[in-house]
Amino acid sequence: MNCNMSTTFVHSVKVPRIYKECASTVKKVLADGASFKTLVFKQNHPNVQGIYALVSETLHHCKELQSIIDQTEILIENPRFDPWLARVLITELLWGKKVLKSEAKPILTVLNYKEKLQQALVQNPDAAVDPCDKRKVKLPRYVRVNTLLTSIDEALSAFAEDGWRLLPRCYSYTSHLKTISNMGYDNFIQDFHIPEVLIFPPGTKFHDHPGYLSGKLLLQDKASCLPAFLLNPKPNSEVMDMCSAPGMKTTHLAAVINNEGKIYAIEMKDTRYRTLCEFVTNANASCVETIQADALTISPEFYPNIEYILVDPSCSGSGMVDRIEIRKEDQNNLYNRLGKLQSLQSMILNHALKFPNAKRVVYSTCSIYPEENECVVDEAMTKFGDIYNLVDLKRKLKNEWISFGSEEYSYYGDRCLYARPEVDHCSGFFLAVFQRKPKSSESEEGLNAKEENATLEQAYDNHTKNPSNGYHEQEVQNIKSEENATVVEDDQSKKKKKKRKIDLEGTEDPSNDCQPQHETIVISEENMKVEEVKPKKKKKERKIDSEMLEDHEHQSQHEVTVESEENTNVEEVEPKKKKKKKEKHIDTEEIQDSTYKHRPQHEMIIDSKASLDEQEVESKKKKKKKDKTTNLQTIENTSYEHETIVKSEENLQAQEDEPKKKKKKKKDKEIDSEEKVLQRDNQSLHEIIDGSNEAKSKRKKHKTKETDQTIEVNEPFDETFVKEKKKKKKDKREVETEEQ
Ligand SMILES: C[S@@+](CC[C@H](N)C(=O)[O-])C[C@H]1O[C@@H](n2cnc3c(N)ncnc32)[C@H](O)[C@@H]1O
Repeated sequence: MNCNMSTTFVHSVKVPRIYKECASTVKKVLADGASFKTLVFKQNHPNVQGIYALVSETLHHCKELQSIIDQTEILIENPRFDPWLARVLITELLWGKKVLKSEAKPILTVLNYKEKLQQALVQNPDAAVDPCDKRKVKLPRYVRVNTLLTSIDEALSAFAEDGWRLLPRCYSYTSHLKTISNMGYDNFIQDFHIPEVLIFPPGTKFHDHPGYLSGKLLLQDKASCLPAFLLNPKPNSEVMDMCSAPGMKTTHLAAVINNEGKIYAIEMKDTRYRTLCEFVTNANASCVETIQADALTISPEFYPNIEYILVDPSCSGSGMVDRIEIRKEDQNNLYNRLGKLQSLQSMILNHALKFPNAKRVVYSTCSIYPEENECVVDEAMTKFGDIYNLVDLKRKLKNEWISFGSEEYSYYGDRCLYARPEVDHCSGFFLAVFQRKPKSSESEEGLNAKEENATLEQAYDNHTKNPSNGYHEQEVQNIKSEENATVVEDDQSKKKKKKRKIDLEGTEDPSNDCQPQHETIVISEENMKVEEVKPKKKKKERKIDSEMLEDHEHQSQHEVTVESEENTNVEEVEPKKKKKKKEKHIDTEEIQDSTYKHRPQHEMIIDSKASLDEQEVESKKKKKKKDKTTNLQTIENTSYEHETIVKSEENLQAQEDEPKKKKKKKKDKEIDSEEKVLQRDNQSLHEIIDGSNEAKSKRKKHKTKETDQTIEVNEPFDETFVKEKKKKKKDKREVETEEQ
């Protein structure tokens, strides 16, 4: 039966203008070969972004559309139906908003074919997911509102004015994720955790947007906004960003402290340093002082007032979407490269943890490899676990996060956060927060540290507050769990929260998953459009910059960026710079030695170590030794640059340990190394470094095997011992959790 025979059409109803414009653009692009971008931006339509999104979706599904149209015979049975409009409407129904709201004839025609179209889509071979494409997750477009140049409310209103529809905020992270995966082409939403981050449909272009050109809007992936959000420095404090170019996170930190205080932004590389300076200026981050230097040469004692430090070093970039598939020929090198990167990452993180007044240190990478993440954190905690706690981010985020690190690679793995593209709809990312421990006595410093714990807790509460939307369910939960909180909060803020709770109970409908439509949409008359500010630089130059600045090493949508990240990493470990680097590392050794000697806290830690259970210390040291062995193996295969690093590590160790223990350790290390080399000879390197699940599980097995063997070699392996060890580990974790 002809599907459209059963319906009486109302001929007077017009097709919405947006669909007509999209159809005309699609026709010009596909039939006449016109430039899609030029056409869209020439259009004098208030929702040019909406048109852009729907047209790109239609073009993207061009091949599937043709076979669906052929299969359903929609155009044969409706010969007067404009084929271009049909394509646009089918796209909207199958991949876009998934609804068509109008009584216009073409729309009713498509709706009549809905079932057939959906069936054809399922059967369509072109629509099947290419397994090789699974990592090419289509991420939404993230925009950070630069609150140093505009306000969140202003930005929301400006987008509403442009025809964007702000979706209501969700009550849980999971419903937020569901919402963003189903966003229509003209929808946007505020991020669940970070209110200054706005989320738009994938592919939304902002490069010509006046807000972007004026620096009010920055194209920064959510993952890359997590470090500043979780470091959460206080206004009027001193902050150091140790690896800062191009400055995405530096400028975000400046926005968090509202330009009140001081941020030292360190960058080693010349060209990247220049980009950093330019970016900081354009973003109006006036509290930032840029320093071109190797972070390892910055003496902690010269910066006694630094309280917050961000360590976001060069990494493999394996978390970046489109970049995760490693070319076969690169895989052999990856393992070596990871080893080198891990050494550098560890050195920078360990250096940061030596700053005498650092209260909170965030370590982050855009890598998904535990070698660059949990392993680095584990090593740092082995050295600095007496001064710092590793913040349990699951608890900090009140369970409103999904992926965490693995205990397989680190004693502290599950306290670290992972962002995973396929889960969190943002770039792959890793983050750990080190928080200086409160002193056992109620000294002033101890109180400060407690206050800091409270601040982080409070920060989360503040951030989950939507300035325009009121508070969502999460906050109500926070308030409810307030009595159980282990942190110190002043009475005043508690009272404030309670008042909010009363307000909320009176106004919200908890049965709704999402809140009612945002008010700022309604107040669009206020005409708070983002100012059309002339770009400071020529557009062409801007575009080149944008490739680099678009969250650079973390945002992967541009091939150029991807390449530059790889080059960066390669460059950093290139043998031709060995000589220079060797000198640098010798310097570093000196710095490390001296800072160790001169830091009073460290002496206190050594004292306090005495109170640790002897077995605990023993097992901790064995673990440390195991990790060091892994490092050593990697380094052995590479340049002498890394031999220097190892030497420097060993020097440090020598200062910390008694010579007797050192001797024993060295011997054990040798045995371990031999064991591992033998194992690795039998296992393909490809398997160890492959990001695939299969390889991961192999790697896991491999690790477990190593652990078992280590026990066999170094300790009498009996069950009681293992049980006791596990119990101790559990007890220690409980004590640490309480401390936090
Ligand atoms: C991952 S990128 C940082 C991205 C930056 N945080 C942002 O959000 O825009 C790492 C940067 O650290 C720099 N870097 C690497 N090692 C360094 C060191 N030892 N001292 C200073 N900068 C370093 C690299 O040149 C690179 O620009």
